[in-house]
Amino acid sequence: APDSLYQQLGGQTGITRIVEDMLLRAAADARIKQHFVEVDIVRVRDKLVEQLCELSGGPCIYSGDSMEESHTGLHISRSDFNALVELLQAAMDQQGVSVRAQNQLLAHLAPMRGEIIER
Ligand code: HEM
Repeated sequence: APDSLYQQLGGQTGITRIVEDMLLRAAADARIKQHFVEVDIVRVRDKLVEQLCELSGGPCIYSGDSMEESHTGLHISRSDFNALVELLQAAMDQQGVSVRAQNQLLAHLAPMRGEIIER
């Protein structure tokens, strides 16, 4: 549907741009960049695109690890989580996504917080 969240994020192209922009911002952000130093960033990008595509109603099936598996041992704090959400919002602004659609996506991510945050 043209008004689906997936379409509002710009479909596959839009979601890919949003994820890449967010990861570039993360790699440059003093608050959280240390988390991304020794990471297969291409894999993280691909899995994240797949996950956001599926979550927003697009034609994808997430094939990555669970949020608990992929974040255990990374010691991600509440403020790390909030920092990444802020960068995701900036990336969606950059991509021209409406605040309403942004909040819809964030509402899908919020329940994952408990599996990602460690302390
Ligand atoms: C709702 C928020 C988040 C979502 C949806 C998310 C999603 C993902 C996904 C899909 C992967 C790849 C899983 C795989 O390899 O199969 C991943 C890995 C990773 N995430 Fe997140 N993530 C979130 C929050 C965060 C935060 C806040 C940080 C740190 C600031 C973070 C750091 C990482 C790192 C470092 C990896 C790679 C781990 C490895 O080396 O395998 N994530 N995340």
